[in-house]
Amino acid sequence: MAAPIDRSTRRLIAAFRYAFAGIGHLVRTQRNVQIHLLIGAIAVALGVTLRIAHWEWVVLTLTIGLVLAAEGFNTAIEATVDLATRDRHPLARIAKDVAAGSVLICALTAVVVGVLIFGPRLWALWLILST
Ligand SMILES: Nc1ncnc2c1ncn2[C@@H]1O[C@H](COP(=O)(O)OP(=O)(O)OP(=O)(O)O)[C@@H](O)[C@H]1O
Repeated sequence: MAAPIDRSTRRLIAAFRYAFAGIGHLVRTQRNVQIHLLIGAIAVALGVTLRIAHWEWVVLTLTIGLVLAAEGFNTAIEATVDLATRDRHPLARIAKDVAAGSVLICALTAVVVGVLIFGPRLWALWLILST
């Protein structure tokens, strides 16, 4: 007979279930997250095709995770603000604008990383194909 699962293990499993439910909500409801996932998938496909180096995979993985996590925090902040007030309030505006600005910083960082990793290779490929 299998050993019963203790209380703390059950709590841990529940915590993972809630976290995955949060990720599911993000992916289902946030268009930007769907776009970031698509761009991330294209970057991974490019990385495989262009055989990027191990350290470049590390940077790419961190960058994709950073952007998706930033979208998650942004969505959580928006929901929290909307829960706190439906009225227009300068602090609500600051919270939402700063959260959105933080996502933009992460997305721009991802663009720079993408250009640094893929730019030279794509440029070299373009030169070969255009001659
Ligand atoms: N309660 C509020 N008080 C003041 N300004 C607000 C408030 N709610 C939203 N805003 C302003 O409107 C902008 C858009 O807010 P909104 O809640 O529509 O988010 P969003 O960026 O459209 O995200 P999403 O489309 O994911 O809901 C905010 O960045 C902020 O400038």
